[in-house]
Amino acid sequence: MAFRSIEWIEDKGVLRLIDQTRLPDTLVYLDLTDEHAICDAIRDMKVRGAPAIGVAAAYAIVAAAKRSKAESLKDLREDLRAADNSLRASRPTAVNLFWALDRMARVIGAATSMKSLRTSVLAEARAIEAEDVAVNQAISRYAMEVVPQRATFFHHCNTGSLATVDLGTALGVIRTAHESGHEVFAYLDETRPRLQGAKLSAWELMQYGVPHAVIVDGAAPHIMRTKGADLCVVGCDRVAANGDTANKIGTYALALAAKDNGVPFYVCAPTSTIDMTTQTGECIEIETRDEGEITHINAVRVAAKGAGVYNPAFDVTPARLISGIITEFGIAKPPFEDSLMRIMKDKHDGK
Ligand SMILES: CSC[C@H]1O[C@H](OP(=O)(O)O)[C@H](O)[C@@H]1O
Repeated sequence: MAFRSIEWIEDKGVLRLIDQTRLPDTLVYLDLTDEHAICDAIRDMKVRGAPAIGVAAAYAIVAAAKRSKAESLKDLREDLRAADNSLRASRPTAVNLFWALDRMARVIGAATSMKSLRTSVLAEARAIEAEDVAVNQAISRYAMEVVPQRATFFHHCNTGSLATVDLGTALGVIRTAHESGHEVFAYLDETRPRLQGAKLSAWELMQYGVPHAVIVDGAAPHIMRTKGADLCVVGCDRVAANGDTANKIGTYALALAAKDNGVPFYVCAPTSTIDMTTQTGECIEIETRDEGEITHINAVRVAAKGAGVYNPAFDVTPARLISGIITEFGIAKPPFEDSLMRIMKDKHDGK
């Protein structure tokens, strides 16, 4: 079943999103017409996944421009600056959110009239959306260089069509390998506490008919050692200039297991997720989320009432544990300071 996690419907001025908090039981679409509702959907993870968050934020600016009652370019810009500020405060770790909003801000600043501003923000959002589709396809193409004919993967969280606009990053690689004739099996970390693996990645792979097994996060090292694996593929929320990578909590543990078992560990990273202004992973802000995500599952308490809780939503995998960073411009290999610089230069030079 084909589906799009995000769709802008211009004639209605609506951003149509799959409400990911309702999956896998029900496929519910939300039609959002204002930036506040889109901001809330990002914060509440109704739309989630670094690339998807960036695209949603871009269309939130389009929605704000469409709704604004401003009567001057100056006032319209003020309205959009307020929307920008709210969106930037929605979630701190995924750099795609800020990358997309920076692109929208440049377009807003360059506009010479209210009409041209509204036209250009829509064009820029559509460009960001189209770029995500093309980037995901390129990542999958390059990834096939490191995927054997018979491939057992380990995967963490959700990085598929739900986390992006179309194919996905790491889960897109697994899907592409399957659909291009590789013999694929994927172990999917359930990914506590939000269970993106059990709820979303399993749902996606069932749509595509990819053989898989959902596993407890803590079981990955044991299964890797006893059953074997060919590679780990994960997504990312921010890649620092030295290759340290922030991703969903539990990624670091999977990388440690991969290193201990001699399994290649690949990060699938659109260059929009590479942040060359952040030197190392130590500088990446890690989002902490509500304790209820840990104490309850589907609104049922599972932790002792009154227990202390700490809920970091991401962790940083040191570059030394990463075999390669698969981008739309090729696979960066260690030392990442040099290879990422080359890839970002290729992007800048339009290669
Ligand atoms: C395509 S990579 C998406 C990336 O975002 C996820 O985080 P969240 O579910 O909190 O938005 C996770 O870290 C994925 O790897």
